[in-house]
Amino acid sequence: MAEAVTPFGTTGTTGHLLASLEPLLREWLPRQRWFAGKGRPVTGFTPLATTELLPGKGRLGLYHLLLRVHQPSVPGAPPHPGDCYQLLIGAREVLPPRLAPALIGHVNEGPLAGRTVYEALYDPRPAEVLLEALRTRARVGGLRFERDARQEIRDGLMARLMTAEQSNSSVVYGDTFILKLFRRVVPGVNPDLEIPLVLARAGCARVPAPTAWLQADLDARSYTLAVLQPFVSGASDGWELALRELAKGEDFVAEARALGRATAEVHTALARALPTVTLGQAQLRLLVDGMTERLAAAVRAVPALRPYESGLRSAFTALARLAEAGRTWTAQRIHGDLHLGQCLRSPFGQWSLIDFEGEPARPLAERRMPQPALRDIAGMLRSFDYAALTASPPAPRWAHACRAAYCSGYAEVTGHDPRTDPVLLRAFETDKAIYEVVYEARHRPDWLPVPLSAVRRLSLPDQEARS
Ligand SMILES: Nc1ncnc2c1ncn2[C@@H]1O[C@H](COP(=O)(O)OP(=O)(O)O)[C@@H](O)[C@H]1O
Ligand SMILES: O=P(O)(O)O[C@H]1O[C@H](CO)[C@@H](O[C@H]2O[C@H](CO)[C@@H](O)[C@H](O)[C@H]2O)[C@H](O)[C@H]1O
Repeated sequence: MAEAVTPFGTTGTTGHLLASLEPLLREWLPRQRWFAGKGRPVTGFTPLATTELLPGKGRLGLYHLLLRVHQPSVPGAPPHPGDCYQLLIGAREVLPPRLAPALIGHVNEGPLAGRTVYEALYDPRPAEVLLEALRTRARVGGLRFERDARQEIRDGLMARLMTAEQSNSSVVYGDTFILKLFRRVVPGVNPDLEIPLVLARAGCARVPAPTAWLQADLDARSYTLAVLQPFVSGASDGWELALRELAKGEDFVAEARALGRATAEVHTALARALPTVTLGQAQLRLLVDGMTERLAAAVRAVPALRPYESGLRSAFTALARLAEAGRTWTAQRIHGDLHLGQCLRSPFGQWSLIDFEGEPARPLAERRMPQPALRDIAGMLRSFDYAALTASPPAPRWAHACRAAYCSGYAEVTGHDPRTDPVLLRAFETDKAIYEVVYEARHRPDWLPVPLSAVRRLSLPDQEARS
């Protein structure tokens, strides 16, 4: 039987909570897929906010934590105050066996002494508390649960945590909604809320419209903590579909073309709804400098890049030369981390784009800056390459055909074929492949050969050899 809903509230116990959880969290946190500071020990925590959502003395306690996590700085990088993470901690006297994978540990002292604490999102009941709070637009401590007044949330929807490998955590309610909780949070509006809201208001149906969201107001700064949006039931993502077709020896050209069109529709809507700017020599210099610095940092982090360093840099110097010659580009708000896994196809064949957070490792201000739309296109082109290289046997021709079809689809909507801009496209593809090398070295070392193979290709000086 479901536990009774207790009104949301905060109590005096929260102040002591962290001290008793600290030893458990030190061990548990670095093991989480979404923990960005892997490879460096956790040396301590500072609580930014601790909010009791269900009382700790009840059968089920539920705490919302925003924690600054202290770690030694990355070698060579400036000192860092530590990332802030969002946690939902459940507390029970006995953890039922079905929640064993969620275990954080047993608490020996403090307000939860004798209780077992666990990752609460695994547990439908606490997840349903979040939905109820969004439905009723609850205010708890510094937490603000907001809802689009035009969208209703039915009560009684069953919650289940998504088990996919993710940078954040998502809970699906019935087959109706999906709630994404951001794990590493920074002050300011998250583009994963901002952009879908703008697109919804602009009438662009290529992105699920946010239904509700959770904000925290701390020290006069606002944080986006979670976004609820309609769940595209029965959808497959582009990555699964592409691998499925590859395994069957089928091409993916029609879908790649449709994806090109979907990307173009989103770009067109964003360029209309939000300001665009012209990137002249000074801005392009900053862009090139950023790419060059990321390359240098990547070579320090992954020495396997060193043999390709000067060839890769030539992609950036070619862009700098065009800028010096007076070439300009338009910049606009974009997706920022577009790849096949961010594209969902409904059972009716309609493509949507999701996850507008941008590359989570980049500073928020940078992720919210207008950028050439080609950056997204480069991300998708890399993704076709990824799919083809992870297939067995690798299928470079398949990737080539998809890349061409994607660009053609994009050109059908915008009138601009990305291939007519090869220098900027190569610079963005190179920047992305370097990002991927670092990403894979950190998160999935077995996958490192995939972006390294692109690095080899992109470092070649002449275009013929690269294609
Ligand atoms: N609106 C949606 N409908 C159906 N599935 C979704 C929806 N949004 C996200 N998903 C699923 O959740 C997964 C993770 O979502 P995503 O926003 O990419 O999170 P993360 O930033 O943690 O990677 C996606 O790969 C997709 O399978
Ligand atoms: O899922 P996120 O939005 O957090 O993105 C991160 O993880 C992605 C992998 O899950 C990573 O994408 C890379 O691998 C994909 C295949 O798994 C491939 O389709 C992409 O092209 C490739 O970049 C993404 O870079 C990273 O930010």
